[in-house]
Amino acid sequence: MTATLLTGISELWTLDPALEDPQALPAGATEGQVIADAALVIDSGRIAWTGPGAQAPAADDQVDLGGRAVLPGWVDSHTHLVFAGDRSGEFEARMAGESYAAGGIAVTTDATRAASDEELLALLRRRIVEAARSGTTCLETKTGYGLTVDEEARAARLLAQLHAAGEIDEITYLGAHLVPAEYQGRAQEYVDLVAGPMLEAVRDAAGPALRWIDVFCEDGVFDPEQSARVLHAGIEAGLGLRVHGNQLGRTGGAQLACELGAASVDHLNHLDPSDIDALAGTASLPVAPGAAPGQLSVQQGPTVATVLPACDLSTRAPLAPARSLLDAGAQLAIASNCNPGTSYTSSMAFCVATAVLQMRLTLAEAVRAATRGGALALRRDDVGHLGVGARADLHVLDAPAAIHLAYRPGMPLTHAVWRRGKQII
Ligand SMILES: N=CN[C@@H](CCC(=O)O)C(=O)O
Ligand SMILES: [Zn+2]
Repeated sequence: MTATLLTGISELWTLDPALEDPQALPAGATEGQVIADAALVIDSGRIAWTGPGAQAPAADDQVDLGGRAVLPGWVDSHTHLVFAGDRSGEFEARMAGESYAAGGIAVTTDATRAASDEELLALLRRRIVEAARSGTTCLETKTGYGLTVDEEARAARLLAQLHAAGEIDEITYLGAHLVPAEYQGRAQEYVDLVAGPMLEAVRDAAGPALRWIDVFCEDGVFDPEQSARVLHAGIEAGLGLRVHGNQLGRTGGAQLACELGAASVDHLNHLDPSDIDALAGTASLPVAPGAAPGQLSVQQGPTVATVLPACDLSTRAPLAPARSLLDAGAQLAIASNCNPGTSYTSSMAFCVATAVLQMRLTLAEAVRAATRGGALALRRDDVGHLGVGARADLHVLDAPAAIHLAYRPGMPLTHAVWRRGKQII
């Protein structure tokens, strides 16, 4: 393998965990984690060296980035990319005053069931490229628009194919996204299916690439008891837990996630102080090595509070209290929640700008939440930072400083992207 030296970096956001006080509360970048006038060496797909440009070692190749800022690629820890069709009509009605209701999931489920494998794969690939074009280099995505044993297994199989090709990083089983029409009035039977034969079929289809199980814990969808049943089945299967919680009301998802040691609870539009305290109370739970290099154990660690700023805007929901969560000491992640119902964007740059402009995070806090925060929410330590040994996932901005992400919102600020050491944009 050849080593490549990148020079001309005006600001290098390494967010290097090795430079962090493990006792310190999670916050913005700390000293040493942003290097001015920097250089970086990539070797064998990994970061081999970072430091001041004046001290850069020799390498086989050299690329001058012309005074641009470099960040770790975004880690998008929450997307729903396996879908066909769109719901622009529902979105328009919402902008005219309708509220979001979970029932729209059934519309996408019908369209997804009707699409061929080839169509779904082509849609997935297009969405992955779209995400990469705005700097995303690590992606989680979910099943959840199949909602039968065969359709959930099909989604898992397609995702495993992309996982094997290195195009996505994490796969989540979300059979508990909605009780489908065929099971109306028989929710408990559907929960039994999700926790039993459907889970088995999805595990068989995805193989070891499947690490996560998720549930939409909300009034009218799955209540905390039903959600717990699904999540316990996931634990027995060796999967890590994720929860869609407290999106439409204060309906127990955040507390359940903390109680069961979920890696993340996402949405969080309706929290009271005791929910925030519960999340903060998990912040310093220790992590442990996982099954493969770069992975941490799915069973141990904080329950990350994942906020979804684009979704909050698109559903006109009260913004998740990211500022209060950080102030209380919770671990925070920002994700896109790209899906056709509530957040049809994969732009993490847009989410970061919104977190700064509307949720009152500092730029450093928002960048960290969209990189290291996402990695922790996926219980990984190989992405979300540019410390030596990390995956060489780089986001080069067409700007001299990362603050431009919020200062120039909506502008196409992604200049180049490296994923696993290869330039893809
Ligand atoms: N809230 C649940 N699931 C998705 C929305 C799915 C849809 O409406 O299609 C979300 O995370 O927002
Ligand atoms: Zn979601």
